[in-house]
Amino acid sequence: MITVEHLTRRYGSYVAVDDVSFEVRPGSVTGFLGPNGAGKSTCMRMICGLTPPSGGVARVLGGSYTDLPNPGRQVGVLLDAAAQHNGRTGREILSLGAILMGLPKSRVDEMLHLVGLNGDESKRRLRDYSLGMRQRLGIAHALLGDPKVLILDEPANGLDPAGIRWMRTLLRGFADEGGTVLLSSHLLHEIEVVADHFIVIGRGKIVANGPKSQLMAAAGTSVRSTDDMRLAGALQGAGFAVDGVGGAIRTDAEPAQVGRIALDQQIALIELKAAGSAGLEEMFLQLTAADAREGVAA
Ligand SMILES: Nc1ncnc2c1ncn2[C@@H]1O[C@H](COP(=O)(O)OP(=O)(O)OP(=O)(O)O)[C@@H](O)[C@H]1O
Repeated sequence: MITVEHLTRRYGSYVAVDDVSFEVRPGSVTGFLGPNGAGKSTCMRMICGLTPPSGGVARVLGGSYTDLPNPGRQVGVLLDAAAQHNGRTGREILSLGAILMGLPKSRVDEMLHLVGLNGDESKRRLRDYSLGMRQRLGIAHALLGDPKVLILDEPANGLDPAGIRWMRTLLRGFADEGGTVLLSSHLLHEIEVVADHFIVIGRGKIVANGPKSQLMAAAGTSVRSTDDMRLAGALQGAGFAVDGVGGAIRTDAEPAQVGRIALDQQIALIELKAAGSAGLEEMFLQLTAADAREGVAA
């Protein structure tokens, strides 16, 4: 369990994380989403005791991360895959971790095998690793102590499609066995398959927090018809919000309500479906629009 209460971080007059509160529960994969610079990494660094908060508290497994006697055995952290000594080999990095955590040497081979770094690769120095190999090593390091909680900042960064699929299976399995996973990304589609709960941050503030199913439902309905203008007007007339998405109308009405209004208006429907992840992405873009650089440019 991770609990964050009124967490705030200021840099001079700039508020990078602004009174943020949330919980990450065991048995779930929580996707921490937000555009570049929204405050995800700063939050995660505060949870792990690497950045002191200006206000508020973060607890992991009931207490402060820095008070954990052997943190690697309880919390696996991957914040920056490059934050290891470049001159050490992958095997040496894991072996040092194993010594620090009091783990048998065999655990290093187990983890290298788990993340798919073969014998040759494990003997190369970190400076010669590809980005994806660094991420795999970082994941191995996070899992080394068989922790109950995982805190991973953009772990899919640099992984190939097979690697992303492998990581999703691994994280889902970890959560299904009762583990707690906090996983950040700036891309919804990267984590929507694996996450069952989303926390969305924009400009340092939480703008959405809920189970994926609930947020999907809130993303509304997508509809195309032979007369979109008239249908949009009829939906608005009935009190529903209407928005254009990629050639289709998106509305907060249920599909059945849209169908009934179209029937009343004698408008033929070409497509009618729950807006799903495209709707969710659109919703997130709107919720974080104040922070989106493209929005600012526009
Ligand atoms: N040490 C620092 N000094 C000044 N500003 C900082 C510092 N660390 C972070 N910030 C600022 O805080 C804001 C949040 O940064 P953060 O790295 O948490 O964002 P993020 O959501 O993780 O972004 P990304 O998806 O790009 O990694 C940014 O505007 C960043 O410039």
